[in-house]
Amino acid sequence: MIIEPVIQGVIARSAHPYGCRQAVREQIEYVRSAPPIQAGPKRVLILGASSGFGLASRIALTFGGAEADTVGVSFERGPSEKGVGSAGWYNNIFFRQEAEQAGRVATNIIGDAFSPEVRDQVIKAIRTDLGGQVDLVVYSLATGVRPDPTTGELWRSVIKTVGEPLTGQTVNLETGQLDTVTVDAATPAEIEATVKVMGGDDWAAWIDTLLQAGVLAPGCRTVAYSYIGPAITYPIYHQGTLGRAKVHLHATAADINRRLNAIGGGADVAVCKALVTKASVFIPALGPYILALFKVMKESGTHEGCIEQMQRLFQSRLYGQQHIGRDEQGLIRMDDWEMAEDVQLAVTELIAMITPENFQSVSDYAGYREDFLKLNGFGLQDVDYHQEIDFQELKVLEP
Ligand SMILES: NC(=O)c1ccc[n+]([C@@H]2O[C@H](COP(=O)([O-])OP(=O)(O)OC[C@H]3O[C@@H](n4cnc5c(N)ncnc54)[C@H](O)[C@@H]3O)[C@@H](O)[C@H]2O)c1
Repeated sequence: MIIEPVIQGVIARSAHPYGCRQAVREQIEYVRSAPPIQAGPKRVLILGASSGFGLASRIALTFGGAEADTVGVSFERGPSEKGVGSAGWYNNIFFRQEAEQAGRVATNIIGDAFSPEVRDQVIKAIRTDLGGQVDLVVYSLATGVRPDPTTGELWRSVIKTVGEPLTGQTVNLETGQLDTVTVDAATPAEIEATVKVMGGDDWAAWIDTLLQAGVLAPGCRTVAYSYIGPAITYPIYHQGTLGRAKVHLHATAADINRRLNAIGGGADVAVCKALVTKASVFIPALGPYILALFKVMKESGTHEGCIEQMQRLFQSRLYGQQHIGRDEQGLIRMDDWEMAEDVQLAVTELIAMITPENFQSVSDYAGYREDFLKLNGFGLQDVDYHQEIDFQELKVLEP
């Protein structure tokens, strides 16, 4: 079987296992050559470990100087009659193989992070595989649904505005076009559901459960990821439903801090850069901003991907420093280079020039598309995409 990219709108319907392995290896190579994380955590739990910022966190903490052992939780699909499986499934497998070769522990738990069963499995894995406690919990889930823990009913998050509808442009990766879309304003119930799914509720619940189980080491820290962005993106993000959820997440950090202070630890929110991930391509009307941002930041030499962001977070902010650098709202700003005045000025100018006819040539559409394909294991160097892949061989790979 030859595996080719299959894209539907902004969803990849196929993934290349050995391309995913190569993408994991490239990230490992990067952190090995980057300034190392000093005095980093040795035992880490990562919720949302299989792609995007969570996978990059895991790679940075294992190979970027801290030499951490990890338990990673994710929701992924293995090979079946329905298909080859998801990219995150293979990221988990090949990350574990690389970590074990380097003498590190890497346990993968595949399941719904919101469920009590997965919480139990995690506590058991921390006890058996990580010696009983963790020094850091990374909360990097991005999802559209969460079951209400009391009724079992599903909350569904929506990506909508709050107040007025918005018309903007979205990158369609299937057709290679900029589609004009109108984003509706959310109802109060939709806003509430989005806050339940993507806000801080579940982060706090996880920390409570882990504290009660006694699996958080003295001094244990936790970090969750957020996005704010510039004023031009406020209607779709910061002032929209996702922004409401992030405001809740920021407030939750203060609550968790109080609880972790009791064991000498603390909670942080790191505000990250806008990047192409499995989750972010779903955000409508953000396309022109990201296309312009990539172009400008690449030209100014300050562009970063998830792995560069996460290595810099742990190396220059969270660990090995006298003080964690936070802004006046207590947030760690990994979006500092994105938000630089000259970058934003150039981005605003470029956005004004982008049209559905010219966007491929004036913006970084090529880079955006390349990142998306790479997330799914396509377009990497040193991968033989003509090689026949034996389905049975994939089925026996253990997560
Ligand atoms: N992508 C961006 O531009 C960007 C920027 C700033 C902040 N962030 C934030 O970073 C965080 C991670 O997002 P990402 O873009 O890396 O997303 P992603 O889609 O790449 O990764 C999400 C992870 O969550 C896991 N997951 C989803 N539902 C789950 C469930 N029910 N149980 C267990 N695991 C589950 C997935 O398997 C995956 O490992 C989010 O909070 C997001 O808002 C993203």
